[in-house]
Amino acid sequence: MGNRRFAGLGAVPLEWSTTTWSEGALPGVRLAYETWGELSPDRDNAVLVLHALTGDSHVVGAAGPGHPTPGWWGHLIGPGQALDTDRWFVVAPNILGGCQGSTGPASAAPDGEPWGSRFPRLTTRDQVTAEIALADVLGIDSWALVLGGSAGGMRAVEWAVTAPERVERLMLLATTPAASADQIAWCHAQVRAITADPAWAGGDFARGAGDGRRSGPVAGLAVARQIAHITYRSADELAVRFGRSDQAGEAVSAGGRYAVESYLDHHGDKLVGRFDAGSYVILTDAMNSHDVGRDRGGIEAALARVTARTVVAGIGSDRLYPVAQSERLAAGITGADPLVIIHSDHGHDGFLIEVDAVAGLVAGLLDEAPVRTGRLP
Ligand SMILES: CC(=O)SCCNC(=O)CCNC(=O)[C@H](O)C(C)(C)COP(=O)(O)OP(=O)(O)OC[C@H]1O[C@@H](n2cnc3c(N)ncnc32)[C@H](O)[C@@H]1OP(=O)(O)O
Ligand SMILES: N[C@@H](CCO)C(=O)O
Repeated sequence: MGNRRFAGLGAVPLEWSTTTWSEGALPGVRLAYETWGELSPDRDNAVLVLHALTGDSHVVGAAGPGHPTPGWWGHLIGPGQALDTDRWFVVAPNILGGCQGSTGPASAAPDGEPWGSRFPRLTTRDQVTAEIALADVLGIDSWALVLGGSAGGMRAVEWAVTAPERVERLMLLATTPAASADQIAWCHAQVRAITADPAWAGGDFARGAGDGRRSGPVAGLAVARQIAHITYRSADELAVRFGRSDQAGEAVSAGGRYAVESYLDHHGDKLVGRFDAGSYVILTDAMNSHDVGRDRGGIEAALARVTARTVVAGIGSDRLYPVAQSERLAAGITGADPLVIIHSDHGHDGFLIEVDAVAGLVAGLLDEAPVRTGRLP
């Protein structure tokens, strides 16, 4: 089991936003993070794991206090595992804007009330700015490896572009150099589902017990998750698993649900039990902001800054983050191996489900010397 801690980072400067209390910065920022293993005396064995949209700092381990759900990357971390804790010090922060310990819309603003609608817009770069501040607090000048999938991969590539000298190796899974119109469109429908729920109350809904779970626009959040979950899985998988079957114990002809409808209802209902709708909106907007090339002369110019030895992997059946986006990352990063395609029936969520494939890539990358390539900016 890892150790969950909190780091107070003070005010974090933001790209686009101002707040009532501190112009251009978010005050009183705290990041929750979990660690495994020990930082070596020369501080050269640190690995940063970055979670996706609704993930958290609990990469591996059982559910328990502070961790309502078990780890989302199974056996990736531990003695003898790909991220071998006898050798590596692994750090996993909860994302800025999230709701699993880090500062987000459900957190208290300086006046003691929840931020709610006053929480500022964030960009992927703001989230990485906070993670850089966390690395400074931990005394980690350079990561042996930074890895993440989906929104975690967005932050990972942003890290490697923003602070190339601090990223020796990089792994990008099922992600993109910039959110596409298609991805923004899917996110838009999800956000509209939440904000159209009358219980949204402009983002200032009453939050239960400080964390907002199962309070506020739960119907809208559940629909948002259902829309998202369809994009996370492949049409072929849904056809094979559910086909046109009725849900067990229900008959469609008598007003019951198809099995696939029941499956989506289940995933929507599960998310509202563990996630704040305000965080969902803020994090989705941050994903939409993602463009490593913004104000850097475009995507290729930005990727040319990366000096890390890099592995990029896409999921063949991913309809949300098509492999062409991964191909562009691999082509643009000087130190990248040829693109890896992970074969999975599961679509985008394959980066979570195909843990053995991910573990193999991680072990291989860590075995390689972190030869620096390309140019420092
Ligand atoms: C990197 C990150 O941090 S991302 C965070 C990842 N975690 C999450 O997203 C949590 C939500 N879970 C998921 O999205 C997925 O379950 C994954 C990706 C984690 C795992 O996928 P899989 O193992 O393929 O699970 P799958 O999608 O089949 O869902 C299984 C669930 O659906 C339920 N289910 C399956 N069929 C049906 C049905 N016909 N009707 C109702 N429920 C159903 C199962 O009972 C099971 O429920 P449980 O999760 O409460 O035990
Ligand atoms: N199931 C993942 C997919 C997003 O990439 C999540 O909820 O974070």
